[in-house]
Amino acid sequence: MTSKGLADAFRAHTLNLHHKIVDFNALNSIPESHAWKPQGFDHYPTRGGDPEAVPIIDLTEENAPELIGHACKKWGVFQVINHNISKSLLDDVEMEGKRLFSLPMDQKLKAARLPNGVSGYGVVRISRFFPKCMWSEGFTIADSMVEHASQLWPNNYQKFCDTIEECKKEMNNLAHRLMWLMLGSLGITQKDIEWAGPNGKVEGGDDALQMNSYPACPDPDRVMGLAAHTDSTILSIIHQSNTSGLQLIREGGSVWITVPPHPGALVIHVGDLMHILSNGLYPSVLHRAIVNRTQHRLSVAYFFGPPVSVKVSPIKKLVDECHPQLYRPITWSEYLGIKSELFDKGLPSLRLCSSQSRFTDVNGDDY
Ligand SMILES: C=C1C[C@]23C[C@H]1CC[C@H]2[C@@]12CCC[C@@](C)(C(=O)O1)[C@H]2[C@@H]3C(=O)O
Ligand SMILES: O=C(O)CCC(=O)C(=O)O
Ligand SMILES: [Fe+2]
Repeated sequence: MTSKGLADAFRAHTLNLHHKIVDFNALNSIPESHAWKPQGFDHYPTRGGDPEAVPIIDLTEENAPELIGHACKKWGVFQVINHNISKSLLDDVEMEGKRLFSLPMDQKLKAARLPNGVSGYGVVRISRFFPKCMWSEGFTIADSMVEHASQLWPNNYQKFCDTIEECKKEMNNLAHRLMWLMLGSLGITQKDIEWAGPNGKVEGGDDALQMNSYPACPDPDRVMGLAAHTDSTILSIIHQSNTSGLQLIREGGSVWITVPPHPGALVIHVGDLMHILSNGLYPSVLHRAIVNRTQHRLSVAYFFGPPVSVKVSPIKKLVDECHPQLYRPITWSEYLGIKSELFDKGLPSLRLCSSQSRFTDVNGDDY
Protein backbone atom coordinates (compact mmCIF):
# COMPACT_ATOMS: atom_id res chain seq x y z
CA MET A 1 0.00 0.00 0.00
CA THR A 2 1.57 3.29 -1.00
CA SER A 3 -0.35 6.35 -0.04
CA LYS A 4 2.02 8.71 -1.75
CA GLY A 5 -0.40 8.25 -4.62
CA LEU A 6 -3.19 10.08 -2.85
CA ALA A 7 -0.92 12.91 -1.81
CA ASP A 8 0.16 13.26 -5.44
CA ALA A 9 -3.44 13.15 -6.60
CA PHE A 10 -4.27 16.15 -4.43
CA ARG A 11 -1.18 18.20 -5.17
CA ALA A 12 -2.76 19.43 -8.39
CA HIS A 13 -5.93 20.54 -6.62
CA THR A 14 -5.06 23.38 -4.33
CA LEU A 15 -8.00 24.27 -2.18
CA ASN A 16 -8.85 27.85 -1.60
CA LEU A 17 -10.63 27.40 1.67
CA HIS A 18 -12.26 30.56 2.87
CA HIS A 19 -13.27 28.59 5.92
CA LYS A 20 -11.22 29.31 8.96
CA ILE A 21 -11.00 26.75 11.68
CA VAL A 22 -12.28 28.11 14.97
CA ASP A 23 -11.46 27.12 18.51
CA PHE A 24 -14.77 25.59 19.55
CA ASN A 25 -13.68 25.56 23.21
CA ALA A 26 -13.41 29.32 23.15
CA LEU A 27 -16.94 29.87 21.82
CA ASN A 28 -19.96 30.52 24.00
CA SER A 29 -22.39 31.25 21.18
CA ILE A 30 -22.70 30.32 17.51
CA PRO A 31 -20.77 32.77 15.32
CA GLU A 32 -22.47 34.03 12.14
CA SER A 33 -19.87 32.09 10.12
CA HIS A 34 -21.24 28.82 11.57
CA ALA A 35 -24.96 29.64 11.73
CA TRP A 36 -26.84 27.66 9.08
CA LYS A 37 -30.50 28.32 8.57
CA PRO A 38 -32.36 26.16 11.11
CA GLN A 39 -32.25 22.65 9.77
CA GLY A 40 -35.27 21.23 11.54
CA PHE A 41 -33.19 18.27 12.68
CA ASP A 42 -35.50 17.92 15.63
CA HIS A 43 -38.32 17.03 13.27
CA TYR A 44 -36.51 14.16 11.60
CA PRO A 45 -37.64 10.83 12.90
CA THR A 46 -35.21 9.24 15.26
CA ARG A 47 -34.59 5.54 15.49
CA GLY A 48 -38.06 4.63 16.76
CA GLY A 49 -39.80 6.48 13.95
CA ASP A 50 -37.68 5.18 11.10
CA PRO A 51 -39.55 3.24 8.48
CA GLU A 52 -36.74 0.73 8.52
CA ALA A 53 -33.34 0.54 10.14
CA VAL A 54 -29.98 0.22 8.41
CA PRO A 55 -29.18 -3.52 8.27
CA ILE A 56 -26.73 -4.91 10.82
CA ILE A 57 -24.89 -7.89 9.35
CA ASP A 58 -22.98 -10.50 11.32
CA LEU A 59 -19.97 -11.42 9.18
CA THR A 60 -19.79 -14.88 10.76
CA GLU A 61 -23.30 -15.76 9.56
CA GLU A 62 -23.52 -18.08 6.60
CA ASN A 63 -25.84 -15.82 4.66
CA ALA A 64 -23.71 -12.68 5.18
CA PRO A 65 -22.84 -12.45 1.43
CA GLU A 66 -26.50 -12.34 0.36
CA LEU A 67 -27.37 -9.88 3.11
CA ILE A 68 -24.51 -7.63 2.03
CA GLY A 69 -25.59 -7.73 -1.63
CA HIS A 70 -29.13 -6.86 -0.64
CA ALA A 71 -28.03 -4.01 1.65
CA CYS A 72 -25.76 -2.57 -1.05
CA LYS A 73 -28.59 -2.56 -3.61
CA LYS A 74 -31.31 -1.25 -1.33
CA TRP A 75 -29.36 1.01 1.00
CA GLY A 76 -25.78 1.64 -0.14
CA VAL A 77 -24.88 1.21 3.52
CA PHE A 78 -24.92 -1.39 6.29
CA GLN A 79 -23.34 -2.05 9.66
CA VAL A 80 -21.12 -5.06 10.33
CA ILE A 81 -20.49 -6.95 13.55
CA ASN A 82 -18.01 -9.77 14.22
CA HIS A 83 -15.68 -8.11 11.74
CA ASN A 84 -12.51 -9.15 13.55
CA ILE A 85 -11.27 -5.66 14.41
CA SER A 86 -10.81 -5.71 18.15
CA LYS A 87 -12.73 -3.44 20.47
CA SER A 88 -9.51 -2.53 22.22
CA LEU A 89 -7.98 -1.24 18.96
CA LEU A 90 -11.09 0.84 18.19
CA ASP A 91 -11.08 2.18 21.78
CA ASP A 92 -7.41 3.09 21.43
CA VAL A 93 -8.00 4.94 18.14
CA GLU A 94 -10.86 6.82 19.69
CA MET A 95 -8.71 7.75 22.66
CA GLU A 96 -5.91 8.97 20.40
CA GLY A 97 -8.46 11.05 18.50
CA LYS A 98 -9.73 12.63 21.70
CA ARG A 99 -6.16 13.31 22.78
CA LEU A 100 -5.47 15.02 19.44
CA PHE A 101 -8.56 17.23 19.31
CA SER A 102 -8.19 18.32 22.94
CA LEU A 103 -4.76 19.80 22.26
CA PRO A 104 -4.56 23.62 22.35
CA MET A 105 -5.42 25.22 19.01
CA ASP A 106 -1.95 26.66 18.37
CA GLN A 107 -0.55 23.15 18.79
CA LYS A 108 -3.05 21.60 16.38
CA LEU A 109 -2.32 24.29 13.82
CA LYS A 110 1.31 23.20 13.75
CA ALA A 111 0.01 20.11 11.95
CA ALA A 112 -2.34 22.07 9.68
CA ARG A 113 -3.16 20.52 6.32
CA LEU A 114 -1.53 22.44 3.47
CA PRO A 115 -3.85 23.87 0.79
CA ASN A 116 -2.55 21.34 -1.74
CA GLY A 117 -2.08 18.52 0.75
CA VAL A 118 -4.26 15.65 1.85
CA SER A 119 -2.89 14.96 5.34
CA GLY A 120 -3.09 17.01 8.50
CA TYR A 121 -5.42 19.02 10.69
CA GLY A 122 -8.19 21.23 9.27
CA VAL A 123 -11.71 21.55 7.93
CA VAL A 124 -13.09 18.94 5.51
CA ARG A 125 -12.26 19.42 1.83
CA ILE A 126 -15.89 19.86 0.80
CA SER A 127 -16.21 22.97 3.03
CA ARG A 128 -15.66 25.26 0.08
CA PHE A 129 -18.97 24.23 -1.48
CA PHE A 130 -20.94 25.63 1.43
CA PRO A 131 -21.47 29.25 2.46
CA LYS A 132 -21.29 28.41 6.15
CA CYS A 133 -18.62 26.59 8.15
CA MET A 134 -19.26 23.20 9.65
CA TRP A 135 -19.31 22.43 13.34
CA SER A 136 -16.39 20.04 13.21
CA GLU A 137 -12.65 19.69 12.92
CA GLY A 138 -10.77 16.91 11.19
CA PHE A 139 -7.42 15.20 10.94
CA THR A 140 -6.58 13.29 7.75
CA ILE A 141 -3.86 10.67 7.44
CA ALA A 142 -2.93 9.48 3.96
CA ASP A 143 0.83 9.42 3.64
CA SER A 144 3.26 9.06 6.55
CA MET A 145 1.82 10.70 9.64
CA VAL A 146 5.08 10.90 11.60
CA GLU A 147 5.78 14.41 10.39
CA HIS A 148 2.42 15.73 11.57
CA ALA A 149 2.31 13.69 14.76
CA SER A 150 5.75 14.90 15.79
CA GLN A 151 4.52 18.48 15.41
CA LEU A 152 1.58 17.68 17.67
CA TRP A 153 3.55 15.81 20.32
CA PRO A 154 7.27 16.49 19.83
CA ASN A 155 8.37 13.97 22.48
CA ASN A 156 5.56 11.53 22.52
CA TYR A 157 4.06 10.60 19.18
CA GLN A 158 4.91 6.91 18.89
CA LYS A 159 1.73 5.61 20.51
CA PHE A 160 -0.41 7.73 18.18
CA CYS A 161 1.47 6.54 15.08
CA ASP A 162 1.46 2.87 16.12
CA THR A 163 -2.25 2.93 16.89
CA ILE A 164 -3.18 4.62 13.62
CA GLU A 165 -0.88 2.34 11.61
CA GLU A 166 -2.45 -0.74 13.18
CA CYS A 167 -5.94 0.62 12.56
CA LYS A 168 -5.19 1.36 8.89
CA LYS A 169 -3.80 -2.14 8.44
CA GLU A 170 -6.80 -3.84 10.03
CA MET A 171 -9.28 -1.67 8.16
CA ASN A 172 -7.46 -2.35 4.91
CA ASN A 173 -7.86 -6.10 5.47
CA LEU A 174 -11.53 -5.68 6.28
CA ALA A 175 -12.05 -3.41 3.26
CA HIS A 176 -10.61 -6.08 0.95
CA ARG A 177 -12.85 -8.71 2.47
CA LEU A 178 -15.92 -6.50 2.14
CA MET A 179 -15.11 -5.44 -1.41
CA TRP A 180 -15.05 -9.08 -2.54
CA LEU A 181 -18.24 -9.87 -0.62
CA MET A 182 -19.99 -6.91 -2.26
CA LEU A 183 -18.73 -7.79 -5.74
CA GLY A 184 -19.25 -11.52 -5.14
CA SER A 185 -22.96 -10.86 -4.73
CA LEU A 186 -22.97 -9.55 -8.29
CA GLY A 187 -21.21 -12.66 -9.56
CA ILE A 188 -17.90 -10.85 -9.88
CA THR A 189 -14.68 -12.67 -9.07
CA GLN A 190 -11.05 -11.60 -8.87
CA LYS A 191 -10.57 -12.57 -12.52
CA ASP A 192 -13.03 -9.87 -13.57
CA ILE A 193 -10.94 -7.03 -12.20
CA GLU A 194 -7.64 -6.38 -13.96
CA TRP A 195 -6.19 -4.32 -11.11
CA ALA A 196 -6.75 -7.00 -8.47
CA GLY A 197 -3.61 -8.99 -7.75
CA PRO A 198 -3.34 -12.66 -6.79
CA ASN A 199 -5.30 -13.52 -3.61
CA GLY A 200 -7.59 -10.59 -4.32
CA LYS A 201 -5.14 -8.08 -2.89
CA VAL A 202 -5.34 -4.69 -4.55
CA GLU A 203 -1.60 -4.13 -4.93
CA GLY A 204 -0.72 -0.48 -4.55
CA GLY A 205 -4.28 0.31 -3.51
CA ASP A 206 -4.61 3.65 -1.82
CA ASP A 207 -6.38 4.66 1.33
CA ALA A 208 -6.77 7.39 3.94
CA LEU A 209 -7.99 7.66 7.49
CA GLN A 210 -9.96 10.64 8.73
CA MET A 211 -10.76 11.52 12.32
CA ASN A 212 -13.75 13.80 12.73
CA SER A 213 -14.50 15.69 15.92
CA TYR A 214 -17.91 17.26 16.52
CA PRO A 215 -17.96 19.42 19.65
CA ALA A 216 -21.24 19.60 21.57
CA CYS A 217 -23.34 22.60 20.50
CA PRO A 218 -25.99 24.36 22.61
CA ASP A 219 -28.19 24.85 19.53
CA PRO A 220 -27.52 21.85 17.25
CA ASP A 221 -30.39 22.73 14.96
CA ARG A 222 -28.53 25.79 13.69
CA VAL A 223 -25.26 24.09 12.84
CA MET A 224 -24.09 21.32 10.53
CA GLY A 225 -21.46 18.80 11.68
CA LEU A 226 -20.58 17.52 8.22
CA ALA A 227 -22.72 18.46 5.24
CA ALA A 228 -24.37 15.84 3.03
CA HIS A 229 -22.03 14.08 0.62
CA THR A 230 -21.17 10.73 -0.86
CA ASP A 231 -17.67 9.30 -0.35
CA SER A 232 -15.34 9.22 -3.37
CA THR A 233 -14.18 5.71 -2.53
CA ILE A 234 -14.77 2.07 -3.36
CA LEU A 235 -16.05 1.72 0.18
CA SER A 236 -15.61 3.47 3.50
CA ILE A 237 -15.55 2.02 7.01
CA ILE A 238 -16.77 4.25 9.82
CA HIS A 239 -16.35 3.84 13.53
CA GLN A 240 -18.55 6.23 15.46
CA SER A 241 -18.27 6.88 19.18
CA ASN A 242 -21.37 6.04 21.22
CA THR A 243 -23.01 9.38 20.41
CA SER A 244 -25.31 9.31 17.40
CA GLY A 245 -25.02 11.88 14.60
CA LEU A 246 -24.51 9.96 11.35
CA GLN A 247 -27.56 10.19 9.09
CA LEU A 248 -28.27 9.03 5.59
CA ILE A 249 -30.88 9.29 2.94
CA ARG A 250 -31.86 6.37 0.74
CA GLU A 251 -31.71 6.80 -3.00
CA GLY A 252 -34.94 8.39 -4.12
CA GLY A 253 -35.94 8.87 -0.48
CA SER A 254 -36.71 12.04 1.37
CA VAL A 255 -36.21 11.12 5.02
CA TRP A 256 -32.92 11.36 6.86
CA ILE A 257 -32.34 8.14 8.74
CA THR A 258 -30.09 8.04 11.80
CA VAL A 259 -27.49 5.27 11.97
CA PRO A 260 -27.59 4.48 15.68
CA PRO A 261 -24.24 3.58 17.22
CA HIS A 262 -24.31 -0.16 17.86
CA PRO A 263 -21.69 -1.54 20.26
CA GLY A 264 -18.77 -2.94 18.28
CA ALA A 265 -20.38 -2.32 14.88
CA LEU A 266 -18.69 -0.57 11.98
CA VAL A 267 -20.67 1.33 9.36
CA ILE A 268 -19.86 0.49 5.74
CA HIS A 269 -20.63 2.99 2.96
CA VAL A 270 -20.80 2.12 -0.72
CA GLY A 271 -18.61 4.81 -2.32
CA ASP A 272 -18.83 6.44 -5.74
CA LEU A 273 -16.22 4.13 -7.29
CA MET A 274 -18.18 1.05 -6.24
CA HIS A 275 -21.23 2.66 -7.80
CA ILE A 276 -19.26 2.96 -11.05
CA LEU A 277 -17.80 -0.58 -10.81
CA SER A 278 -21.27 -2.03 -10.24
CA ASN A 279 -22.54 -0.13 -13.29
CA GLY A 280 -25.01 1.70 -11.09
CA LEU A 281 -26.40 -1.36 -9.28
CA TYR A 282 -25.08 -0.21 -5.91
CA PRO A 283 -25.89 3.39 -5.01
CA SER A 284 -23.26 5.38 -3.14
CA VAL A 285 -24.96 6.57 0.01
CA LEU A 286 -25.68 10.24 0.66
CA HIS A 287 -24.89 10.95 4.30
CA ARG A 288 -24.13 13.74 6.77
CA ALA A 289 -23.31 14.19 10.44
CA ILE A 290 -25.34 16.26 12.85
CA VAL A 291 -24.20 17.55 16.19
CA ASN A 292 -25.23 16.73 19.73
CA ARG A 293 -26.46 19.27 22.28
CA THR A 294 -24.43 17.97 25.21
CA GLN A 295 -21.99 15.34 24.02
CA HIS A 296 -18.84 15.62 22.02
CA ARG A 297 -18.87 13.12 19.14
CA LEU A 298 -15.93 11.49 17.39
CA SER A 299 -15.82 9.36 14.27
CA VAL A 300 -13.00 7.60 12.47
CA ALA A 301 -13.49 7.00 8.76
CA TYR A 302 -11.32 4.74 6.60
CA PHE A 303 -11.42 5.49 2.87
CA PHE A 304 -10.53 2.60 0.58
CA GLY A 305 -9.76 2.95 -3.09
CA PRO A 306 -7.82 1.38 -5.97
CA PRO A 307 -4.27 2.42 -6.92
CA VAL A 308 -4.77 6.08 -7.87
CA SER A 309 -3.65 5.67 -11.48
CA VAL A 310 -5.59 2.64 -12.69
CA LYS A 311 -8.70 3.13 -14.79
CA VAL A 312 -11.84 2.06 -12.98
CA SER A 313 -14.86 1.31 -15.14
CA PRO A 314 -18.12 -0.59 -14.92
CA ILE A 315 -17.25 -4.30 -14.75
CA LYS A 316 -17.73 -5.84 -18.20
CA LYS A 317 -19.82 -8.76 -16.90
CA LEU A 318 -22.42 -6.26 -15.73
CA VAL A 319 -22.75 -4.59 -19.12
CA ASP A 320 -24.90 -5.99 -21.92
CA GLU A 321 -27.58 -4.88 -24.36
CA CYS A 322 -30.15 -4.44 -21.62
CA HIS A 323 -27.65 -2.85 -19.24
CA PRO A 324 -25.59 -0.33 -21.16
CA GLN A 325 -22.38 0.96 -19.66
CA LEU A 326 -23.43 3.90 -17.48
CA TYR A 327 -20.08 5.53 -16.67
CA ARG A 328 -16.87 6.24 -18.53
CA PRO A 329 -13.59 4.82 -17.20
CA ILE A 330 -11.73 7.05 -14.77
CA THR A 331 -8.77 6.84 -12.38
CA TRP A 332 -9.23 7.58 -8.68
CA SER A 333 -6.83 10.47 -9.04
CA GLU A 334 -8.91 12.01 -11.85
CA TYR A 335 -12.08 11.40 -9.93
CA LEU A 336 -10.84 13.13 -6.77
CA GLY A 337 -9.93 16.10 -8.98
CA ILE A 338 -13.40 16.13 -10.53
CA LYS A 339 -15.02 15.92 -7.09
CA SER A 340 -12.83 18.82 -5.93
CA GLU A 341 -14.25 20.92 -8.76
CA LEU A 342 -17.81 19.66 -9.13
CA PHE A 343 -18.67 18.04 -5.79
CA ASP A 344 -22.08 16.33 -6.16
CA LYS A 345 -22.13 16.98 -9.91
CA GLY A 346 -18.89 14.97 -10.23
CA LEU A 347 -20.44 11.51 -10.51
CA PRO A 348 -23.26 12.60 -12.90
CA SER A 349 -20.62 14.26 -15.11
CA LEU A 350 -19.23 10.79 -15.89
CA ARG A 351 -22.56 9.38 -17.03
CA LEU A 352 -22.62 8.04 -20.56
CA CYS A 353 -26.40 7.69 -20.74
CA SER A 354 -28.63 10.52 -19.73
CA SER A 355 -30.71 9.83 -16.68
CA GLN A 356 -32.69 11.45 -13.96
CA SER A 357 -31.02 12.91 -10.91
CA ARG A 358 -30.04 10.17 -8.45
CA PHE A 359 -31.27 12.04 -5.43
CA THR A 360 -34.24 14.08 -4.46
CA ASP A 361 -33.79 16.39 -1.52
CA VAL A 362 -36.07 16.74 1.47
CA ASN A 363 -38.14 19.39 -0.31
CA GLY A 364 -38.68 17.09 -3.24
CA ASP A 365 -36.33 19.12 -5.43
CA ASP A 366 -33.86 17.29 -7.62
CA TYR A 367 -30.22 18.17 -7.23
C1 LIG B 1 -9.67 9.62 0.06
C2 LIG B 1 -10.30 10.73 0.34
C3 LIG B 1 -11.78 10.81 0.57
C4 LIG B 1 -11.99 12.25 0.96
C5 LIG B 1 -10.93 12.92 0.16
C6 LIG B 1 -9.69 12.04 0.45
C7 LIG B 1 -9.20 12.31 1.88
C8 LIG B 1 -10.28 12.93 2.77
C9 LIG B 1 -11.70 12.42 2.50
C10 LIG B 1 -12.81 13.32 3.02
C11 LIG B 1 -13.16 13.10 4.51
C12 LIG B 1 -14.37 13.94 4.91
C13 LIG B 1 -15.50 13.96 3.87
C14 LIG B 1 -14.93 14.12 2.45
C15 LIG B 1 -16.06 14.27 1.44
C16 LIG B 1 -13.92 15.24 2.44
O1 LIG B 1 -14.12 16.40 2.19
O2 LIG B 1 -12.65 14.72 2.75
C17 LIG B 1 -14.01 12.95 2.16
C18 LIG B 1 -13.37 12.85 0.76
C19 LIG B 1 -14.26 12.13 -0.27
O3 LIG B 1 -14.77 11.06 -0.01
O4 LIG B 1 -14.43 12.74 -1.32
O1 LIG C 1 -18.94 11.42 11.37
C1 LIG C 1 -19.49 10.54 10.70
O2 LIG C 1 -20.16 9.65 11.21
C2 LIG C 1 -19.38 10.54 9.19
C3 LIG C 1 -18.02 10.91 8.69
C4 LIG C 1 -17.98 10.97 7.19
O3 LIG C 1 -18.97 10.88 6.51
C5 LIG C 1 -16.68 11.15 6.51
O4 LIG C 1 -15.66 11.35 7.18
O5 LIG C 1 -16.69 11.08 5.26
FE1 LIG D 1 -18.47 10.51 4.39
